[in-house]
Amino acid sequence: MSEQVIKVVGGNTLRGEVSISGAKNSAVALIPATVMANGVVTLDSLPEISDVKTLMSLLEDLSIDTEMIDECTIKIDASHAVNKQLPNHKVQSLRASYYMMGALLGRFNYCDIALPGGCPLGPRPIDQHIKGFKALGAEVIEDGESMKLSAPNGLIGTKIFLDVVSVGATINIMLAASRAKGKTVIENAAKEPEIIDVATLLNKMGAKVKGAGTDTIKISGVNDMDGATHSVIPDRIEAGTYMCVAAACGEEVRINNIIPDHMEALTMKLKEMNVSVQLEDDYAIIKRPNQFNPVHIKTNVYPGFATDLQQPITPLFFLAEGKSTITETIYPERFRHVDELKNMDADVHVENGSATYHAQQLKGTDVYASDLRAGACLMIAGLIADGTTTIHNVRHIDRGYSDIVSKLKAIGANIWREDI
Ligand SMILES: CC(=O)N[C@H]1[C@@H](OP(=O)(O)OP(=O)(O)OC[C@H]2O[C@@H](n3ccc(=O)[nH]c3=O)[C@H](O)[C@@H]2O)O[C@H](CO)[C@@H](O)[C@@H]1O
Ligand SMILES: C=C(OP(=O)(O)O)C(=O)O
Repeated sequence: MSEQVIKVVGGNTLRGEVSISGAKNSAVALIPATVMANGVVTLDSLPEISDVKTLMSLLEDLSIDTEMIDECTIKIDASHAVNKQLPNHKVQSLRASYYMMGALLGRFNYCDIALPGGCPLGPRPIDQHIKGFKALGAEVIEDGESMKLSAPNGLIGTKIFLDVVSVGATINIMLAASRAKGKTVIENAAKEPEIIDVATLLNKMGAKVKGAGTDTIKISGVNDMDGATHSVIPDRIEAGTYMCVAAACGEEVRINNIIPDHMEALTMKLKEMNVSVQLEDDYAIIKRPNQFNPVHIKTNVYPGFATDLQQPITPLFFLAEGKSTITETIYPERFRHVDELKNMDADVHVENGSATYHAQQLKGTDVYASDLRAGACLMIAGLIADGTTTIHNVRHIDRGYSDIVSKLKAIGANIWREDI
């Protein structure tokens, strides 16, 4: 059976413009949120990624009407939605299928669904989601592979203090609580921009959510929700990935459709590395420096340095004389890309959730993407390596990057897809 790979020949200097798509981690929550609307929800600026396609297909499994207006705009009408058990293979092919739990529980007071998949980053429990659903009055039956959530008398608003700051748990509880009786308060909520985006759509649909983007979110439940129109915010992780690409090999690359405030933690680290970063209203211009400084980074919850950029920034460390380090505080095992980088001759040492890097000329070879951002890291490594890098398992990359090969080609990268 043939396999599609991405091949990249290193050494080109990149120049030109890249436009950032809508945020994966917003889109994958906004689509499940539409399940709760009795009316047409139009979402535009959606990224063209396989996670979005899978979620659209899950909506169709619930007899929800969907209509593609163009590649990035979809009309969804869940007025006649039918609650069913969703196909396991689809649910397990992405992380964000867990948002069907909050949405179906909110709409139907019942959900029977497999546990989610997503990037293998080490343990990814969903105990805080379950704690939230139980606090809202749902009975939860788990068998290790799937979950049955039911609240025959409806959900009741309450106060929930998250033990761990979790993006998924915050959004899932927000979804379910939008349809609960009375008021829910989520304390120690995550503050990522995608949470604000989801709250904005919920409010347009008639919900009453306040405080998204702070660590206390208050939700007054409503009986019914209506249609709405919403544009997905730009993807700060895709933007960050192209900022790393441009820092590695950009003579001058302009990155359009960004929200500069979302890029602060990365921008500060790139500047520390001596990369030229000019942030304007909704774009950035990045230039590679003649000499990179080494840097020390710790991933953290927003507004800290995003774990999803830990892998994409890594190739820059091979260009900096001296020792760079990165410590993962969110997913201490998120280092599966390192063995692949070692196959490219990288000088790396990983211990106790931290990796240490030294300057090294990378060499192109066959490498395997273990997850989405590992794929982005290997692609950037390929852009600065000697010779050709062949990246396998591109399905991971296609889960989250719209048109990445065309976007890189347009700024001068020697990169293409090939069936082998
Ligand atoms: C679809 C989506 O939006 N994915 C993002 C989301 O994943 P996801 O929502 O899965 O990540 P969380 O924010 O929930 O996880 C943060 C930390 O909390 C822990 N945890 C989480 C939930 C829980 O019930 N119990 C628990 O212990 C996790 O193991 C992890 O250590 O946020 C991550 C952290 O920014 C990003 O890497 C992912 O890209
Ligand atoms: C970890 C990620 O995605 P997911 O949570 O969807 O697996 C990511 O986007 O880097």
